[in-house]
Amino acid sequence: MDAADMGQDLERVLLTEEQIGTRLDALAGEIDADYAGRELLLVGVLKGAVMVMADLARRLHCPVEMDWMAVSSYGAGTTSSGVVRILKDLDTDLTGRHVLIVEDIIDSGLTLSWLLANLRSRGAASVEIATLLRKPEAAKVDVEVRYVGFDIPTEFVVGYGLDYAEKYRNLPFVGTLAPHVYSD
Ligand SMILES: O=P(O)(O)OC[C@H]1O[C@H](OP(=O)(O)OP(=O)(O)O)[C@H](O)[C@@H]1O
Ligand code: HPA
Ligand SMILES: [Mg+2]
Repeated sequence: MDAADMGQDLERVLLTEEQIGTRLDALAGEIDADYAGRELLLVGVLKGAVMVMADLARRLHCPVEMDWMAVSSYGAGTTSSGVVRILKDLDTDLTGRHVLIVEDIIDSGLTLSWLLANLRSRGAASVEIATLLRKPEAAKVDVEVRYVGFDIPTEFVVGYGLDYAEKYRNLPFVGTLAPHVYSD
């Protein structure tokens, strides 16, 4: 697929590259202030969080380490089962660490609520969440989130790490897909 095809697949841009960057500047400022004097372990959730992890981490001035987890919650279906499997665990021992989970999106909340409980059981000094996007009206469980980039409507979004059938992750903005993409 080339850039022109990709353009035809999009319905509208929800958040521009500039809006995302401005919001990440603000979130990084809050995180720097909140974690002043402490060392932070950023935990990115593969694959969706790759872009936000890279762009948020580069805006932080406090000392950080970065680690990654891969989990599977959607199985073969399109809705989250709530049953989460670890596909790749952390390399880091969390004992005594200040952990910030970095996510692209909280939709039903099932992935994050499971992950939060899992990481909190590992003896960390603190575990908080930063997510670029949240869909408040899609929540099936309440998840306590410290840093939220944008609350968005209950629509399927792609770009900036988020995929539809593994495509569109490389778009620098967040947008919605045209209906023909789903029906093709
Ligand atoms: O709040 P929820 O309804 O649980 O959905 C959010 C999760 O789903 C997506 O990941 P996905 O499992 O599709 O994998 P990916 O990051 O590799 O795209 C997204 O990146 C979040 O991790
Ligand atoms: O809106 C979404 N887009 C892409 N991936 C997702 N995973 C949960 N919600 C979404
Ligand atoms: Mg994900």
